[in-house]
Amino acid sequence: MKVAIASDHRGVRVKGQILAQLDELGYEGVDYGPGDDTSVDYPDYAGKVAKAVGTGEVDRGILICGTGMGMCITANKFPKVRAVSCHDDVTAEYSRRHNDANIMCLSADMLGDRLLGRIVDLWLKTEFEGGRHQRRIEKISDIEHKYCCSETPSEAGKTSCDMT
Ligand SMILES: O=C(CO)[C@H](O)[C@H](O)[C@H](O)COP(=O)(O)O
Repeated sequence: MKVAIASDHRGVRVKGQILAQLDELGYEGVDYGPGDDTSVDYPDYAGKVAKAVGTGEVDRGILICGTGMGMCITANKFPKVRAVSCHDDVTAEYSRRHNDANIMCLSADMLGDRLLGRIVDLWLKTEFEGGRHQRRIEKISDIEHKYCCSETPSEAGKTSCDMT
């Protein structure tokens, strides 16, 4: 599984830790930056990972900022992205089992290293249950198509979603 990862300045250390974990667990981590903890704007980095996930370039994404919230708000503007803010075992597990989340957003400021490691592992290995949850995912897609973004990057250029 190919996993894109990015952070803002507050999440750089945690990003490095998770990249090492991905390697250890046998996932292919792709680092979308930043390279150091100089202050940056989280939408710029959320956009890179959300685009990669939405276009299918990677299978999943992980985003880290101070709280995880700004990353999550931004990522969910992109077509085909189902980003969630995870802070414990339940949110990590059920965002996969019920929501088929393809991006996990984490708080660098509030979560300890051991908890982060555990919920990343859980989120990556938990499968989507399908069934009645598939119907609900399809309803999310319907809403996306009707009110938000076009499905392909070329069409998305005509909407408010920045796919560049
Ligand atoms: O965006 C956030 C909240 O969702 C993150 O916590 C950011 O990391 C934070 O806003 C950055 O703030 P800073 O004062 O510029 O470090």
